[in-house]
Amino acid sequence: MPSPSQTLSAPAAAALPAAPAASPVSSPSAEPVVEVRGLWTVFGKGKDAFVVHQDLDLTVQRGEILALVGGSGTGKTVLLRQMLGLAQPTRGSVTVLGRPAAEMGREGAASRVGMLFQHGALFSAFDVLGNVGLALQELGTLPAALVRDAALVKLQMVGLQPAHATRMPADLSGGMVKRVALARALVMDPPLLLLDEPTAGLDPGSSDEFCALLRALHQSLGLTVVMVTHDLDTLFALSTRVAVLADKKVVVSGAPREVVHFAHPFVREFFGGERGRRALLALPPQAPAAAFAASQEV
Ligand SMILES: Nc1ncnc2c1ncn2[C@@H]1O[C@H](COP(=O)(O)OP(=O)(O)OP(=O)(O)O)[C@@H](O)[C@H]1O
Repeated sequence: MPSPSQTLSAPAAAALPAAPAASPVSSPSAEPVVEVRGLWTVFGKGKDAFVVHQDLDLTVQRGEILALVGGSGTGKTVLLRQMLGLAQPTRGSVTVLGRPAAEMGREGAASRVGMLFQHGALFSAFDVLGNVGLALQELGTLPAALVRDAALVKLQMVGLQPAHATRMPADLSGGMVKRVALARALVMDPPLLLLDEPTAGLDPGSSDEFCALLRALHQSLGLTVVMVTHDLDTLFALSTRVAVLADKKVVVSGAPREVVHFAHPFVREFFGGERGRRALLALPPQAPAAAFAASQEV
C-alpha cells in the first residue's frame, strides 16, 4: 500500500494486465500540461486565516483524464479556478502549458483552457449561439459571420442541431445546457478542458450520454482533461487517473482500480459501500488507460 502523497507506480502497474496499445491522441505522454508545485492557498488573515491547500503538488500529463476527488471544502474547485487563472495561489506555482496560469489573461486562457462550470453557467440573456461564440466575439478580430460559423461547428461537435442555435438557455433541458456549455468551453480549441461536476443534475441516461460525448471528444480532439466529480459512475467511465485531495494536499494518485484500495478514511468512505462496489464491478476487466496511468507522478 502506498504511503501518503505516493503515486501508485511501478509495482501496482506491474500487477495490472497489460493495457492494449492506446491511440496516439489519448495516450498520456511525458509532457506535463499542468504542473502544480508547492501550492499554498490561504483565505483570510491572522487568526481568521484558513488553509485550503498546503504544499500541494500535482502534475497532469498530456492526454490524461484526471479525476480530482475529495471531501466537501477540500479545495477542488479552487484548484480548477487556479488552473484557469481565475484565482491566485498564496504561495507556490500553477503552470499550464509551461506558463503561469495567472498570467494567461482572458483570451489566453480561453485558447489554452476550456472550463465547463457546474450547472453550465450559461448567460441567460444570450441565445445558444451567442453563448457558444462569446469568447470569439470578445476577441473583436473576427467578422460576425465567422464567429457564427465557428459556433455552429462546435454545436454540431457536441451533438446539437443548427435549429438549437436560437434557443434561450431557459428553454433547454439539463443535458442540452451541459452540451452548450461544453461547446462554449471548446470554441477556441483549447488543449486543456476543466470539468466541474460534469454530470451533476443529469438523470442516469443523460449522464451516460454526456460521458460518451466527453470520451469521444477527448479521443478525437486529443484533449487533456481535469475533472472534479463526486459521481462514481462518471469517475469510472472517464478517468485514466484519480487524484485524492485530503489533508490539504494530494494524498494519493493512480489508476482508479488501484486508488480504491488506498488506506485513507476519505478513500474508504468515498469508494466503499454499495455504490463503489457496483461502479467498480462495472469496469471492464482491463480499463484501457489504467495501466499507464498508474505510473504517472503525483
Ligand atoms: N474566494 C474565497 N474566499 C474565501 N474562502 C473561499 C473562497 N473560495 C473558496 N473558499 C473556501 O475554500 C474552501 C474550498 O472551496 P472549494 O469550493 O474549492 O471546495 P470543494 O472541494 O470544491 O468543495 P465541494 O466538493 O463542496 O464543492 C471552502 O471552505 C470555501 O468556502
